[in-house]
Formats: sequence, C-alpha cells, structure tokens
Amino acid sequence: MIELQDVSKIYPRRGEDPVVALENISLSIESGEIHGIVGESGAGKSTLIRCLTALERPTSGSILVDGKDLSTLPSSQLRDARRTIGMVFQGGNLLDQRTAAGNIAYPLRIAGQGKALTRTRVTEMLDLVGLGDRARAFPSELSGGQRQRVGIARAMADRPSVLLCDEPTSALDTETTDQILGLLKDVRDTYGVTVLIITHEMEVVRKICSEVTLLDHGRVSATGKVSDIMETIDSPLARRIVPEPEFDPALTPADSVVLDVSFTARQGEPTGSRVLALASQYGADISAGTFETMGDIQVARLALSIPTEDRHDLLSALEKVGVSAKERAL
Ligand SMILES: Nc1ncnc2c1ncn2[C@@H]1O[C@H](COP(=O)(O)OP(=O)(O)OP(=O)(O)O)[C@@H](O)[C@H]1O
Repeated sequence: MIELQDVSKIYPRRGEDPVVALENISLSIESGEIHGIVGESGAGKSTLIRCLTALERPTSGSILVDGKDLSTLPSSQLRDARRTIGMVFQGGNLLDQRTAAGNIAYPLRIAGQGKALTRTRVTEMLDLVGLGDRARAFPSELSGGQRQRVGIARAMADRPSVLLCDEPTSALDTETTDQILGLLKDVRDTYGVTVLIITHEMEVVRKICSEVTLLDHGRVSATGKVSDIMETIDSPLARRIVPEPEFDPALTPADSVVLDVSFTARQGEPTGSRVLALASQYGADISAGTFETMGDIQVARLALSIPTEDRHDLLSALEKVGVSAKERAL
C-alpha cells in the first residue's frame, strides 16, 4: 500500500521564486490496485516518482510504503525499504553489457542474495515474462517489447510489493503496448503487487488502470476509481480518458447539426440500445463514435448528425433517459 500525506516538494532557485513541483498531495493506493498518474508536461509526475523511490525527500509531508515512512527513514534503512519498490523505466533502460539474465540478476546481486536463489529467481522471472529462451540475449539483440519485458522481470526479481512504472509503453507500437500492459496486469494478478504507472497515454488508463489521478501544476486535480471518474462523463478528466470522436465537419449533411452524446452503462443496462432507438426515431445518423469497455462499465461517445429542426426534440428525449448531449459548435 502507498500513502502520500500532504506531500509538497519545493525547489529553491537562486535569485528567482522557488518552484512548487508538488503541493499538498494526499493519495492512498491500496495493495493490488493499478493506479495511473497523468498530467501535462511539468505537472510534477517525475518529481512524484523521485519522491516515491526516495531519490528525493519531499519538502514536507510523508510517504508511506507498506507503512514505512520513506521521507524520514535514515539512509541505513532506506536501502532495505527501496527493495520493496521495483522500477520499470521507459524503453526498459537495461545494461547493454549484460545479457537478459544478467540484467535480471543485477538487483539481486546488489541486494546480496545468494547465487542459488538468484539463479532460481532469474529463471522464474524470464518465464513470467515469456522470455525463457532468451536468457543469453543482449539488449541489442532484443526487440523494444522484449527489452521492456526484461525491464519488468528485473523490477520484479526481488519481489517488491510496489511496482513504479515511468512511461512503460511510450515508443512502443499498439500491439506491443497491449502485450506489455497485459503483462503488467498478469504480474499484478500473480504477485498482488501495487502498480503505479506514470503515463501520458490515455490508452494505458483505459486498458489497465483501476484508479487514476490527474496532476495539474503540482496539485491533485482529480482522483478516484476510473469507473467513478467516467460516470461523471462530462468532467475534464473523463473527456481526456475517452475523448469525443473526431470527424470531418465537412461531411455533415446540409441543414444538419451535430450532437455530442455521451453515456456510460454497466453490463446489462440497455442505455446504448435506447440511445440508438431515439437517434433513429428522430432521424439522426451516427457520424462518428467511440465505445470503450473499461472494467465493468462501457463508455460511449457518439457524434450524431440530425436535421437542424429536430435537434431540440432529440436533446430533450435524451435528457429524459439521463443521457448527456449537447450541440457541437461547428
Ligand atoms: N531539480 C529541479 N530543480 C528545479 N525545478 C525542478 C527540478 N525538477 C523539476 N523541477 C520543476 O518542477 C516542475 C515539475 O517537474 P516534473 O519533471 O516533475 O514534471 P513532469 O510532470 O514529470 O513533466 P514531464 O511530463 O515533462 O516529464 C516543473 O516546473 C519543473 O521545471
């Protein structure tokens, strides 16, 4: 479990105002959750990771990992506490001169684990990430996805309780991204590890995060279960996670307007069919649409084109069934 209590990080600058990189961050992440941290460049994501790995101490507040306060531990105990945290970096960040097995063994050697345990763990981790036959390959002989698999194996080798992933899928293609995200989920399922992912890719949030936090100028601007965030379908974070579908307004028929219609539905709720029936009843057509299944909810954003004169009737019919809709300014 990770708990941040009122964490602030202020960088002093000579002759200039200090930079407040993190301001009163409070977050509680239960064991076994997959929590995404998103935010614009400069929002404080890297600073948060550095504080969580105790590479930096926060200016104030406390950071507890499995009940241990990393911000006050003396250096002598910090090394052991750090072993409870595994790090996955962008692109794998492997040691080029070591084989896949050598990279995975490295943190175990540093931690002083014996040869026999190291050997068993390396085999177990290579199997876990599906690279049992590539133990002797050097990073230059592996694909980007395989390098990241080794990165995950290395991070898990010393059995951490927390896995911090810093942009784990950036620079990977969609298919490889899916495989790496699937692997992170499997790792969580197998070892019950708490996963924190810093990402700028909303796809990561959609596909594997159970919870998400949006950082904005060093503050928590929104946080919660992804399904709860998506229920407030018009919130800025919900729009960022599942944006409105793009389409070319030039294709809208003459004398028509576009309505943006958004809704969520739990399994078995007929909201989608109700919306489509109303659209058809009022002569609307689907110009573009996005459907996402995220955990136990479905999220839909549709752009409906409708004859201008019928738009108010459809808007009020949708409102009656509790579906958010508004006219798009073209
Ligand atoms: N060592 C430092 N000294 C001074 N300011 C810093 C330092 N590290 C970060 N900052 C500032 O703190 C703020 C947060 O930076 P941070 O790198 O955490 O953002 P980020 O969300 O990770 O951005 P990106 O997505 O671009 O990596 C920025 O204004 C940055 O300039």
